[in-house]
Amino acid sequence: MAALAISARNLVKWFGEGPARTTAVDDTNLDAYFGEILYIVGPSGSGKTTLLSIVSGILRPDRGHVIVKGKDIWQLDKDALADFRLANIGFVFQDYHLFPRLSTAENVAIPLILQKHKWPDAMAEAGRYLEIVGLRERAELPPVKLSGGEQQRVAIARAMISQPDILVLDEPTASLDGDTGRKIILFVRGQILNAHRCILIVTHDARIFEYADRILHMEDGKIAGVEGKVR
Ligand SMILES: Nc1ncnc2c1ncn2[C@@H]1O[C@H](COP(=O)(O)OP(=O)(O)OP(=O)(O)O)[C@@H](O)[C@H]1O
Repeated sequence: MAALAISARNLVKWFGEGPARTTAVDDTNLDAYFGEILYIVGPSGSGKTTLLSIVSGILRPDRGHVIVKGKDIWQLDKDALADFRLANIGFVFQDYHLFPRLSTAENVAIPLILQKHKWPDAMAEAGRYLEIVGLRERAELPPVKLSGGEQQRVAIARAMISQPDILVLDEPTASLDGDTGRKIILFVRGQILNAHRCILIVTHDARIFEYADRILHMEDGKIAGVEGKVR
């Protein structure tokens, strides 16, 4: 049986107050294992991004616990949580969050700079990761000169450069055409996934459902069903 990467229990998240209060995540559990690609799917507003943000240490839940690699992450103080995230969880945002004034290579190097690596070492490593995602020759360009699929690969390289065991992608194919979206997911499956990694993906995109190991279906803040088997 595969080892647990993330185990979340009884998560609750509300937004707003009084009659305007929305329950975005409603007493929800989630287990994610090393060696799998786990999708979270469901209608708009069902709580997918909220759940993803809670289990990846970005958004504090109102109730419940999230254990990542054995650590109860929401019990850590702010600095310890930031360090834990930097070392263990790579996050690829829907709109990539690349810095327009930095070169592609500098964008990829950022996590290492934050971890206080020396600039030349960080840039050399960024070159290596750009090679892995097939964009070595684009290193000097600003991200605006790259296509959507290329920017997505830069964001993946940046998320992977500190070698996190857990990679989280929010709607990675939303702004890509079908063919590019499929290529990105096949790349993640072929080059990034291994037995010691866990990959979580929130998506609406039925064109890529076939590349999941398991699919969690969310409705109204709850997991309404699970497809697939733990490897
Ligand atoms: N920052 C926020 N402030 C107020 N309400 C929020 C906030 N973030 C999410 N919500 C509400 O929480 C619910 C769940 O939102 P969430 O973004 O998690 O859903 P989703 O399934 O990811 O939706 P989508 O597929 O449209 O991105 C929705 O009703 C949403 O309006």
